[in-house]
Amino acid sequence: MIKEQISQAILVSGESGAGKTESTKMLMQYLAFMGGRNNNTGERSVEQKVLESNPVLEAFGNAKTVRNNNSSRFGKFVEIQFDGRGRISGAAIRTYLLERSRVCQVSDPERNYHCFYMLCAAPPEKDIKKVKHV
Ligand SMILES: Nc1ncnc2c1ncn2[C@@H]1O[C@H](COP(=O)(O)OP(=O)(O)OP(=O)(O)O)[C@@H](O)[C@H]1O
Repeated sequence: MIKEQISQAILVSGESGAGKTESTKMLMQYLAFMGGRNNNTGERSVEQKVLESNPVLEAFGNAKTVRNNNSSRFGKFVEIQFDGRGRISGAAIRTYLLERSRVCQVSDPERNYHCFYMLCAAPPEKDIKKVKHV
């Protein structure tokens, strides 16, 4: 990228359960490691924020299917911007084509999106307050 001075793209494709999501996480970890900078300000870096977005996106867009217990039901375009020295300077994540029908209709043994089960399993508000005070 630095040598050619042009943007590069990596397309991760395969059938459901092939390992696209896990491979993409590894790719992002590698890019964050290579393009990360020392951050002594205590603020979260761009690369940290990108990596930390995965569990949030997966909660709303992943569900258990017959092929994969954590199947991504949406597409994701991750853009990572680098400065002239090859350091990560910004990032943008675009999602598209979420399988919206799953919200209303799920056939057994598949499940709805993880976020609904997380909400049901969440402790009552009074217990959350207790945890905060510890
Ligand atoms: N590198 C890996 N190491 C260990 N386990 C892996 C790896 N890649 C994939 N797996 C296993 O395979 C499962 C499916 O992988 P993943 O969710 O990445 O598939 P996918 O291609 O993104 O599927 P989908 O299209 O349904 O979202 C994971 O939950 C994990 O158990």
